[in-house]
Amino acid sequence: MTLRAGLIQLNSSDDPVANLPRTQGLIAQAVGQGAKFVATPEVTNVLSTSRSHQKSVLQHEEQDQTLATLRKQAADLGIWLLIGSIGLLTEDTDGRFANRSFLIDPQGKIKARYDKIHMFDVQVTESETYRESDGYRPGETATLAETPFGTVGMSICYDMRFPHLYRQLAQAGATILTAPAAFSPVTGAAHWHSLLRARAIENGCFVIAPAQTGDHDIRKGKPRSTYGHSLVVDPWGEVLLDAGAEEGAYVVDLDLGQVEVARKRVPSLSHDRPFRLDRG
Ligand SMILES: O=C(O)CNC(=O)[C@H](CS)NC(=O)CCC(=O)C(=O)O
Repeated sequence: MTLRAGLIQLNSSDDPVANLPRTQGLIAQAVGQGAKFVATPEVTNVLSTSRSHQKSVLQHEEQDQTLATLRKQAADLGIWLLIGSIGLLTEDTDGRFANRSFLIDPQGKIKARYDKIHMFDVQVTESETYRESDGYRPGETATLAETPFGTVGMSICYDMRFPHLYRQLAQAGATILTAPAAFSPVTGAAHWHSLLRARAIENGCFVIAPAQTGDHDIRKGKPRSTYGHSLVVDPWGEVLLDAGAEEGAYVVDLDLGQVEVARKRVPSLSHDRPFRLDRG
């Protein structure tokens, strides 16, 4: 079985009202090119560097216009849609947001939701520091969802540096791993392709990683750039799609039988063994 997948590479601003029609247009383009499963990047609704701005524009899940509109679009087009993530207000007393990924079915229903587990609290260079956990409350639940084209294991961005998450997802049946991202340009150039190819190879899974790209239009807060290079990797580790730097809709055909082929050639997923740690 072949699945035509669409990846939406975005250059989101910090204005959710401006971002939404662009995103809808690119989803329609991918579907116009035959995509049956479309995936968008992390923070599809708002890419912001200001907590106070986020507080003023983010919504609770029930009120969020990006979620409601894209659910309707998925239903109208009859497609599966991974909304890489939406920044949302939560009920938390500490006021932290959720960085939440949604898998939407062709009826527009929410099939699965996943809150990013690992927070990007990292000093990337002397002048570039991220403190994701200041604004976001980390999730505590790994998430799988059944689709007609396989079992999808969900993750977001920085999660891709934690291989045991994907191991568990693959051991539990995942054949497609999603890793929507807003990667930093510095770490992206150094690590992006290697991390994603490794996750695909070691688990015998397709990896689908739609990304934010370019210099973002940030009205409130510090400027921000992201790495782009939305990627699709097959279970043997071959890069089937690298979107480069431009915003756009990209489609690629996945031969789903390749999961079984790769796992037959190198069955490492079934060779995990317990071991002790000896400090000598
Ligand atoms: O804060 C937002 O608006 C949305 N979230 C992000 O952009 C997150 C946290 S700052 N980015 C990453 O996880 C990049 C990881 C990365 O670049 C790496 O692992 O090297």
